[in-house]
Amino acid sequence: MFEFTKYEALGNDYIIIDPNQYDVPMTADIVRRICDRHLGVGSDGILYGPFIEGDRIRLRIFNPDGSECEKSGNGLRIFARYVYESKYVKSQTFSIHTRAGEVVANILDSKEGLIKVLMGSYTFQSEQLPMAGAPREVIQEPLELDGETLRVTCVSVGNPHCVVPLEEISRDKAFQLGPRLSSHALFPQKTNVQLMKVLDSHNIQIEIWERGAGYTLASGSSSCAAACAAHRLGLVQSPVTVHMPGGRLEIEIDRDGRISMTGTARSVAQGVFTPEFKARLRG
Ligand SMILES: N[C@H](CCC[C@H](N)C(=O)O)C(=O)O
Repeated sequence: MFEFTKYEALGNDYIIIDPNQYDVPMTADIVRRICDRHLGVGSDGILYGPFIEGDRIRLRIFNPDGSECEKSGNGLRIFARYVYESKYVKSQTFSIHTRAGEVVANILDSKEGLIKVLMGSYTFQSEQLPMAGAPREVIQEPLELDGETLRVTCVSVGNPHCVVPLEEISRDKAFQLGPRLSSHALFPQKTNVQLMKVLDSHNIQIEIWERGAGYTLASGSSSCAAACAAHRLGLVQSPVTVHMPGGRLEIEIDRDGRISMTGTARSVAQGVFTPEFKARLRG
């Protein structure tokens, strides 16, 4: 019997702790210890589930800093694969309940780990992110950052995102702007950040700074958010391929304003914690 499973989706790695296999109270401190890349197993977050509630499957998602978030695109593809392969569901299409509501996962190719997730709707309304100030849609709004004025488009896809369209983007630029934007006073619950370069009418490239995680090689909800922002700004048409350092995702935005995301998720390890580490988890 395994106590944790590790997967990665385009280099965005998650550890699944399945409470039906190994139950441990998921405190912020325990999350931080497991996710620590030097002192723990190491990951960009924890997927804690499935919680089986009647015919509902519920998932809780944690960032490596111990905070709990509403949604994770890569996390949902990973979790969908786990739930399907662990035989919690029989159908290749099933719902998963997150803090941001219900999403529908569709296992397109179980061997290749290709999964599509209907991620739900999106909004640019400031109060939905949330974002300080009068209720408004945040579209190319000027934002002062240490004397520099950036134009930002902010979108919630269940979790908050701040998209910064730029001519040129880089990892260095993400390290430079990401932490300051992520914890900017405008965002009372902080935000995920994407630096976005539009390549053509169906392709964008992003660099990511995740709330509660920092720099990551890929992010599914970030891909959805950046595609929605580029779409709203009239820079792209659906479908949009989002290019990230860790790989690509296909995002579709339908006429009713619903997003779907298609991409892979791959397993890495199944493991048990040593008694010594478990003692440290229990503090
Ligand atoms: N890696 C995730 C994002 C996790 C979201 C989290 N960083 C937050 O909203 O706090 C993804 O693929 O969507």
